[in-house]
Amino acid sequence: KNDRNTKVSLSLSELINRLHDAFATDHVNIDYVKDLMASYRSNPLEWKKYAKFDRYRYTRNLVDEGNGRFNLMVLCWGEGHGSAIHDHANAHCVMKILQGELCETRYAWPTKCKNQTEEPEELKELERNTVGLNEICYINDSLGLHRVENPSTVNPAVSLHLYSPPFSTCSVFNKQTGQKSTSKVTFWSKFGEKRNREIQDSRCPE
Ligand SMILES: O=C(O)CCSS
Ligand SMILES: [Fe+2]
Repeated sequence: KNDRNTKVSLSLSELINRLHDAFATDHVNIDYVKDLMASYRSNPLEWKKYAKFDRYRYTRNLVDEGNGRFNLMVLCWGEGHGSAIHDHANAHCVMKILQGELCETRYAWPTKCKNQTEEPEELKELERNTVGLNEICYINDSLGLHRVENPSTVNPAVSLHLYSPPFSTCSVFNKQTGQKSTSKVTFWSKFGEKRNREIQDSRCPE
């Protein structure tokens, strides 16, 4: 009998299976999804095939399309890389740290939806927190906007993001003026595929 109260640690594929089950019906229990994401213990051997870095900006690497009900992706943040201030397109967002740490700064929505004519108004910073290894952060539009950054100048960071419902565009905001613009979100890679550049690199002699 194993009397230690050891929490079963899920493999990445088991996590994905349980996420599919959690989204099998129209009503999702987001607290349960957050618990699932929190319970996965990061194992680089399981996710390194998705972890592709770009020198200049963070990458988004699709892992699973969740039967169309969620997108699961691995984001790779080089030293000092950060996102724009953005919303989450009326979706749930659960972010989990797989390696390193990320700093999240939350902002209030602009009071009025800014367009060219109205006077600029700086976004109000609400809070800032650091999310560490295996920790999760949850946001949706009712909680505000945020920017996520890798604060380290020497260590990369990797995070696992679940968005539901999936979205292909979101809004990005100018911090000083509150001006909103639409941003298409793209994937650096899908399902761990190698991009032809990588294949060339792997072919070229050391
Ligand atoms: O999906 C993105 O590009 C935003 C990462 S912070 S939730
Ligand atoms: Fe975000």
